[in-house]
Amino acid sequence: MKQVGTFNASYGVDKFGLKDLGTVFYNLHAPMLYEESIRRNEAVIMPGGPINAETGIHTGRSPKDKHTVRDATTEKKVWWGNNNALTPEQFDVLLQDFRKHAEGKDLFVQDLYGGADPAFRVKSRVITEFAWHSLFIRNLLIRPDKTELASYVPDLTIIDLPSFKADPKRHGCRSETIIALDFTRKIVLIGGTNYAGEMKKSVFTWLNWTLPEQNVMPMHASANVGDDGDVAVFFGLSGTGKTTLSQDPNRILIGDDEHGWGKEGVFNFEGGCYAKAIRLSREAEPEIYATTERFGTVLENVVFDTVTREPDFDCEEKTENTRVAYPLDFISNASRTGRAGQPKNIIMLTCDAFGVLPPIAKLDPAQAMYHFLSGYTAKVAGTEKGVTGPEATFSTCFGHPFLPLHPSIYGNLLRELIAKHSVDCWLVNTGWTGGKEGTGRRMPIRVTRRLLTAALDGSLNKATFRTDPYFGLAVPTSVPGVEPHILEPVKTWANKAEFAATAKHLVDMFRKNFVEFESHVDAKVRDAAPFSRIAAE
Ligand SMILES: Nc1ncnc2c1ncn2[C@@H]1O[C@H](COP(=O)(O)OP(=O)(O)O)[C@@H](O)[C@H]1O
Ligand SMILES: C=C(OP(=O)(O)O)C(=O)O
Ligand SMILES: [Mn+2]
Repeated sequence: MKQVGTFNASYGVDKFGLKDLGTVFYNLHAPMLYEESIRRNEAVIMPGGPINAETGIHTGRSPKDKHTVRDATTEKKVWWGNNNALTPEQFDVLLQDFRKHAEGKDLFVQDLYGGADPAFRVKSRVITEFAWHSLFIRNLLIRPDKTELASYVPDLTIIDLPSFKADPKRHGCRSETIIALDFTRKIVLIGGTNYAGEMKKSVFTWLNWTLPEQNVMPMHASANVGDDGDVAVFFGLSGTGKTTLSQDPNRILIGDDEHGWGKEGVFNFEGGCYAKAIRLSREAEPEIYATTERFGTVLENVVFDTVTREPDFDCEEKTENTRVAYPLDFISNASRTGRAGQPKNIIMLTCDAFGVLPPIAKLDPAQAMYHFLSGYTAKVAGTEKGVTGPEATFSTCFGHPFLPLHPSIYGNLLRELIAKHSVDCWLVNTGWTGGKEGTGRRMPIRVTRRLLTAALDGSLNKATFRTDPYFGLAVPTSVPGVEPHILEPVKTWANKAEFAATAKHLVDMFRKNFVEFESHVDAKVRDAAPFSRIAAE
């Protein structure tokens, strides 16, 4: 077996039971990964230097194909209501089949860290079939230096073989695609999908499993920090604006997607960003745009001219979910350490395609918990097959696909931290205004940014607030630089009766969704539900 690159020679992939391989490439940097991915026809080079890969049928994550091994350790701890189980025997067969499938192949290994805080990091060795996947995960996670690599022994091993096809009968899964996590053996197996995001979200899932026990809150959230050291955390589901809004020219970016919050403050799990490329605009998002024109960036499913290779970011022919993955140091105002102090503000982002939620509202601690456990956003028509109008999604803790433990565990951790550090919480709607999707328009980024600036600099706390009649939230009546009517959704709708009906419909969906959490929270949080608060007042 030929081994190339820098690594701990006494800890090769043979330790993982991989044998009869072709060449194993360890910790290659971008130049050699470019050469290998071009040689293998995995990707093309784009103007300015990024590579661009196509992922075929899987252009997003496959949450339904994610499985967790149910054994004596996980049995009592995992939230099985949310996680598909595999038996240890099924996992064993799968692991053997992965090893067999790897035989004769060249493999790429990256020895990385998940977690900028050394006390809480997971040493994640990611073994991939594709050179471009190796560059992707190298961009996304934290890269140890050369001396650290010499003694690197992984805590967690991820093996990602897109050409592997799972067999539901043999492996206990659902389709040819599988993401199997064995928390006890510290192994993740990814097969039957080319979507690179599965790898990074597996590390996130691992940290969601291990950190609560150490009193660290794992968060599906972006984060940035102001000149005064004031940290802002932005929770939100996919497409709500975590990446876009954490990138703020006046603040230092900590990270765009996954963070931990412990005694010492907030820390990034990652060392890179994974931004959406669809309709990416040089004017609205100059820093992110600039990463698409340089060597080392990985583009996913971006449509381009076959001769000039010019990208067409407006084209969603392959998918809405086109992506750009780059290391944090491609952003000029990004943190070098990935660590910062205690949050002063928490923003819960939602993309309300019903156009009912106000563009910003202040949340009291009980309302913050209610909205955290609800995890509301809406899917827009067209992003998934069969979605023709806005569709409500409730994903608890703003990330149910990544939660091995019951939401109440994360909820309680967050609640204590918010109380301890007197954090101000806000709900921000980056979705529709002036009507629901179809009639209205998306909230201008300029407006959202203006509202966030006012929240983060403390000035919004001094505003006059009205109470939203449906959600019971405190909504500012005026914010400098923002047209006042946009702060009151009903005023932006031409048809007031339709607004009332749509608002009521959304309230009903919130209430129905929260039923499963009612027994896990106290009366204050239950009373933070839309409408019930109004009845109580
Ligand atoms: N008001 C707004 N706030 C945030 N993003 C917006 C807004 N209007 C449009 N967008 C677009 O919505 C998308 C938000 O996606 P992104 O920031 O990648 O979300 P996430 O990181 O939470 O998945 C981007 O494509 C952005 O350009
Ligand atoms: C990487 C992802 O995260 P987000 O869309 O939240 O940026 C994803 O959902 O695959
Ligand atoms: Mn993002």
